[in-house]
Amino acid sequence: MRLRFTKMQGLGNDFVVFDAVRQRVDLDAGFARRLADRRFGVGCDQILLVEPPRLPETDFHYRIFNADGSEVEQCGNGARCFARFVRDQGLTDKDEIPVGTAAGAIRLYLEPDGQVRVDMGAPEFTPARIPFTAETETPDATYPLEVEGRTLTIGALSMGNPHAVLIVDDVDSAQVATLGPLIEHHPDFPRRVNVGFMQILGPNAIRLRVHERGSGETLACGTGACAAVVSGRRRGRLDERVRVALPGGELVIEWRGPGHPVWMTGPAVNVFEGEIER
Ligand SMILES: N[C@@H](CCC[C@H](N)C(=O)O)C(=O)O
Repeated sequence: MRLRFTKMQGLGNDFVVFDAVRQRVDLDAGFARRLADRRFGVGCDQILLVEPPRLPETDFHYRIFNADGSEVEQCGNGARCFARFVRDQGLTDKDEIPVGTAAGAIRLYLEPDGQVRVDMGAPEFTPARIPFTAETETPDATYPLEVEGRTLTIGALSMGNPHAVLIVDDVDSAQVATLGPLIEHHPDFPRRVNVGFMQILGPNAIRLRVHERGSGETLACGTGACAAVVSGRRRGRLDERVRVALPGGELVIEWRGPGHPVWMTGPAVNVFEGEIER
């Protein structure tokens, strides 16, 4: 069976996107890994499946698979690509699109300048809901984490998916390749975790690299950018509107504070269309 797909990217975080509204797509972990393989497949960080709605008051459902084949709850750059995809493929003519994910419903807005603005929902800090092993929630949502004999300070929260955020002096020399996988698989994160390394430039600007659960370091992580700004604000270091410079480009993240949704604005780009044998 031949399946049509679109290759997309948001700040270099790249996706294979399937229209599973108009074609049947049986995606299992093995096929997801083959698609994501940069030598034997198409190559991508995540695979997105666009499906008919499952939640009330949504127009679509979209599912997210990491390069290792694991299905996950949320993806920020993927959300922006999803919005561009459903418009470009003629699946909707709306500029405001409510969509369901495994983490719940989110709302996306296609802006006149081509950017996509997303209401990512409110962050979750309750340790059991991240999920993260801690006796109680701390006032600034930071925790000590023992990693190979060192005690690191991490911010822990969920943006629908789990995130740990470290503050570093210089993101270029941060130990992303070594600490990233160790924290991803730390026993205190029973469903693994995405790991952000944040350099604070000032109250309105950070630099960020993210080791993503199930995909390794990517050029950008949308939920990682939201998590970093939220954690920076909980630590009293950031203002309400922050420019986040990632290796693949820039996002603007806005968050008023606990109980409020996080807003993410950035680009979503079509790269090419293709067909692959299932
Ligand atoms: N690249 C994404 C996040 C994708 C999922 C993540 N790796 C996870 O396992 O939770 C983004 O832009 O948010």
